[in-house]
Amino acid sequence: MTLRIGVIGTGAIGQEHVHRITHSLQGAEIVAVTDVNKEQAIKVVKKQNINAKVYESGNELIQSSDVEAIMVTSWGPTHEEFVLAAIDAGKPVFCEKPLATTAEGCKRIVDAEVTHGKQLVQVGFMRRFDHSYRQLKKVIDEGKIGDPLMVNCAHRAPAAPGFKGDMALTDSLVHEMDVLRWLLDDDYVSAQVLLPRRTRFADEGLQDPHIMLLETKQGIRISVESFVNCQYGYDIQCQVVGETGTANLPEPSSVPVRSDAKLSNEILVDWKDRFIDAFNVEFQEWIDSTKKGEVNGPSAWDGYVAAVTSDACVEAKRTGQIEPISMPKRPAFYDRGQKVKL
Ligand SMILES: NC(=O)C1=CN([C@@H]2O[C@H](COP(=O)(O)OP(=O)(O)OC[C@H]3O[C@@H](n4cnc5c(N)ncnc54)[C@H](O)[C@@H]3O)[C@@H](O)[C@H]2O)C=CC1
Ligand SMILES: O=C1[C@@H](O)[C@H](O)[C@@H](O)[C@H](O)[C@H]1O
Repeated sequence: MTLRIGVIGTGAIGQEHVHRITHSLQGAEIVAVTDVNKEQAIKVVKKQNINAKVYESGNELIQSSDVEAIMVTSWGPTHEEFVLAAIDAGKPVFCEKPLATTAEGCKRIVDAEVTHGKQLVQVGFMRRFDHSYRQLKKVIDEGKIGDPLMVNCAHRAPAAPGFKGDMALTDSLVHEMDVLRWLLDDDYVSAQVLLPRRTRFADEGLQDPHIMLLETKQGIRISVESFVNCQYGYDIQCQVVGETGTANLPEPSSVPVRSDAKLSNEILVDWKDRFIDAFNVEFQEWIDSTKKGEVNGPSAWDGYVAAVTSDACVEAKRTGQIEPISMPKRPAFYDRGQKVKL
């Protein structure tokens, strides 16, 4: 059986996902697309040579009996409406991050899904599908470094065109907010944001870099540097310090070159290349789980927790204080953990 997917939003990442589902992955086809920029949706259908109908609106696409599962890759502020409509129609929905732009919006989605009575929503936190993060998790889970005590991370990008306001926290660091609680199997209790000396390469009025400090329920202290105009490359670092050892996120593989009296390795410059395999695994697992009627990836609850955490970080940046993070108890509905394959 081939899963019939409808895509809402055929911009940058929508086109990437359409391409991978059509040309790299198994078991699904794109049968419907829509975009407020209809011309673009038509172009994507032609360029990617897919047999998909172009719909006038996301809601029309969701209602179509040709569409079995929905992929939401439109702008963040539109996600809540489409995810709620998919739940209302009883259809599985993959939503790129953020699940909604406010914690209240995410909570409305959680409430709607719980009322519906069956999990339908998966959120696009692709790092949980990255082989190197999965290897790191295995080392921690097997107790090879003892209990984790501290985590030191960096999220660096060469430049951040189009970044406004607090996007370094809400758009970029949200990946660490999700992946670190998954890695540690823990939740956050407080956040603090420190503002180092500003780089001259940041757009006017924008702070860069930031340091985000999180504390977990188990007392693990996390420090994440966000530096989105670092010039030199796209560089994701993570080191977990445990009671008996440390474990580092492996570097992406690259050929060590000895030349000109130098030993060098290339550094990637684009998140699309760094996480290309993770996106492929994420979507193959989503397709396979959806066909079994299951959700095994990041849930609506995880999307909600990320939004609560990023709200706390935005507030912590504003106040300069340590801000508490408190969440209602997770509904038992979300108890099944994510299955991790290596
Ligand atoms: N997981 C990841 O690493 C990444 C996730 N994202 C997320 O994916 C989403 C899309 O990002 P991009 O593709 O970079 O943006 P984009 O601006 O390139 O594309 C978004 C598309 O959505 C369309 N759109 C907006 N409102 C719509 C509506 N009401 N109905 C139908 N179409 C609508 C726009 O016309 C545009 O074509 C964002 O939420 C972003 O945060 C983006 C990049 C990486
Ligand atoms: O989601 C993403 C982008 O939106 C964001 O701008 C980048 O910083 C992230 O690394 C990437 O994964």
